[in-house]
Amino acid sequence: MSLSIQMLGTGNAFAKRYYNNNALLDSGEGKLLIDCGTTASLALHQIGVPLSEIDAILITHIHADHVGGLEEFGFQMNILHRRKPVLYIAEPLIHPLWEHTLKGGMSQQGMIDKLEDVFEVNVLTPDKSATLVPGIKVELIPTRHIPGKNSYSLFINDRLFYSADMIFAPDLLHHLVHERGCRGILHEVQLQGAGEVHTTLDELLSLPKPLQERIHLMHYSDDMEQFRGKAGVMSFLEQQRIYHLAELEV
Ligand SMILES: Nc1ccn([C@@H]2O[C@@H]3COP(=O)(O)O[C@H]3[C@H]2O)c(=O)n1
Ligand SMILES: [Zn+2]
Ligand SMILES: [Zn+2]
Repeated sequence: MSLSIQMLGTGNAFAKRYYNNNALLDSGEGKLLIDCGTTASLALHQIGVPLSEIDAILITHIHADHVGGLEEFGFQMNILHRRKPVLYIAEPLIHPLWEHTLKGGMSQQGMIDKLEDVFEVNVLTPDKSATLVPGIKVELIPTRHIPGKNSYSLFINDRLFYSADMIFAPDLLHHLVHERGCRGILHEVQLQGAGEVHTTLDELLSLPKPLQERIHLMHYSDDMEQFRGKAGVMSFLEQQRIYHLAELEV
């Protein structure tokens, strides 16, 4: 069975019409959640997928729309299902995720004092691909987002690029398409204003056609509907719709 992708949400950090930009990948043999934002458990509930059916979670970077749901996920799995969720994460994110994000809510004297006490932590090495669940292979690609904060975009099954929040990186997109066989690009977009920490629609519109025709837009603001027809050949991903890999590729 081929890979399917369902965005739990397609909104940016401030969106109210759209849930957090988190994705559920299903290979038919396993389910991988890419990022677990504040709205992830509600979105999973709405699409009828229990947390216990998620085989692993992968984190791209530390912002609430990408990790804000981990406390609930961790507690539910440990308390209700008596097991630790599998968490894939780059080494530089472990300390800030625990010390600056989760420790306040999750620590418990004598019981929980580190990330490994509530998650089955698997460390990923950037630029080296690994099979995270059967049928889903991921390579972390470091990309720039916020100065001083590590962030990792993803190259999935050697064919699909999934951007973390990132500033425009045209050379990387060229390289992936022309030298690594990338056939589809799920890219975050900032529809208005200067792209200080994100990639703007105007920047993506400056790319040559072979790249634009592979791009599907996500992580957008509540006014997305006003931009339909203004994104050239690029399409907007719809939250909760199930896409089969072939629909996203050129
Ligand atoms: N230097 C910054 C830092 C943050 N932000 C906004 O806060 C959001 C955090 O989640 P995000 O999805 O990365 O989007 C960020 C910006 O909207 C921003 O616009 N500029
Ligand atoms: Zn974000
Ligand atoms: Zn971010």
